[in-house]
Amino acid sequence: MEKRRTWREVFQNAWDGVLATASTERNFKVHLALCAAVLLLGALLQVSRLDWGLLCMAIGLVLSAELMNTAVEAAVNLTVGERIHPMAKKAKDAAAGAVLASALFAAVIGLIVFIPPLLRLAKDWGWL
Ligand SMILES: Nc1ncnc2c1ncn2[C@@H]1O[C@H](COP(=O)(O)OP(=O)(O)OP(=O)(O)O)[C@@H](O)[C@H]1O
Repeated sequence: MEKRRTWREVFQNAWDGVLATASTERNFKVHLALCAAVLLLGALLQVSRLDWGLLCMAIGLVLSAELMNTAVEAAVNLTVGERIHPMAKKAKDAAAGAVLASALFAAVIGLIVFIPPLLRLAKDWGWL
């Protein structure tokens, strides 16, 4: 019978997945950089606890979608190899669509959270 993994091994495998994706997937690196910028801006503008919650949800959603997209790509490539197949296209396009949907959601959250304090700042500095 297969040996049950320890919690440590479970987390280690999951972390390996994050690291492998971060080192190979350009889109994931871009999203990580954007997430860091969002966290920095949130700290600089001292957004509310509720806004932090929204930002964390958006970040979690985008990074999760990127990781799932990478998993789907790897699984499809493993299955079809070099062959072109309409179901491979469907799976990869749907996974890419999930990333797009999450990124659009995150962009809307970013606008809702950051526009009011940025407008206030612009008024305070006499730019508006
Ligand atoms: N085996 C295949 N059969 C049919 N269409 C495919 C196949 N592999 C990829 N495609 C099409 O090409 C697109 C790009 O696939 P690819 O594997 O290059 O991912 P990618 O866009 O490079 O992903 P990422 O940039 O996130 O690594 C897919 O969304 C799909 O439309």
